[in-house]
Amino acid sequence: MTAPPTETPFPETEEPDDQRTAIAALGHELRTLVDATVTTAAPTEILHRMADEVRGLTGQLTGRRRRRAEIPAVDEFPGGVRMYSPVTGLGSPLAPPLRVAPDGDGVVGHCTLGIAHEGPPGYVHGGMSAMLLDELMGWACYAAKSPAMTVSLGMRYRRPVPVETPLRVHARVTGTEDRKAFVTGSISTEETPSVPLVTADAVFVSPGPGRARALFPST
Ligand SMILES: CCCCC/C=C\C/C=C\C/C=C\C/C=C\CCCC(=O)SCCNC(=O)CCNC(=O)[C@H](O)C(C)(C)COP(=O)(O)OP(=O)(O)OC[C@H]1O[C@@H](n2cnc3c(N)ncnc32)[C@H](O)[C@@H]1OP(=O)(O)O
Repeated sequence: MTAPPTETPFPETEEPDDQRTAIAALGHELRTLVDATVTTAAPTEILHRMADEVRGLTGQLTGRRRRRAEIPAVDEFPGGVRMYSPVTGLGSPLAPPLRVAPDGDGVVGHCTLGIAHEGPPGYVHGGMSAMLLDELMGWACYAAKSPAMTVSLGMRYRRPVPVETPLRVHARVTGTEDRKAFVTGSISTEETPSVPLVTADAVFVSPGPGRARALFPST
């Protein structure tokens, strides 16, 4: 379903798997850097030197910049690998990243959030919990064969979600009505999966074909 982009962002001789491995390696190092950045007590001069060095590194990421709405050649859309997703992307410094797998009639995600994703001290930012659940509920729709977009998302924060703690996210489609899917989700710790810390209810809608073409011209 994904049409190949007209220009590839890497040389034709490189296989996507090699490119994905390199993207994931850089993503991992960047996430480690982000964690070190938000937890360091390094003195001012080290921070200034780091800023200079990082600026120099950024200058090495040359070449054509991906256009808005262009699907990376290393990705499979919808529903497959998305290397730069802010939630699942192994190449994203923003992503935990969440690892997604089928689970009975739904989907399960595993991740550990760091201090970069903190809201209250020691606990996960509520917006991050919403992002994890929104993404996983999207995957639940895809797994139920109706790729769709969120049109409403209701969150209930029952207990704070600890950072630096393995988490389990779950989502499943509870019903459908034409292009609408009704989805529920929850976050718990891996240690105590029976105690939901956050629960969510959402409505997803599959765009009609004309709308989908207009929204995602690269597919
Ligand atoms: C090839 C296309 C596939 C597209 C799928 C896209 C991504 C999924 C891909 C892979 C899945 C894998 C991983 C998950 C990835 C991401 C998950 C994160 C999800 C997001 O982060 S996503 C971003 C935030 N999301 C938006 O940016 C949506 C903005 N939105 C719109 O772009 C339009 O809304 C649209 C296009 C969705 C539908 O537009 P449309 O024109 O096709 O449909 P229309 O408006 O006619 O609504 C149809 C029926 O839904 C009812 N309805 C509408 N709104 C409602 C509401 N709030 N509550 C209850 N019912 C509602 C209507 O009342 C009507 O119902 P009825 O027919 O009964 O009257």
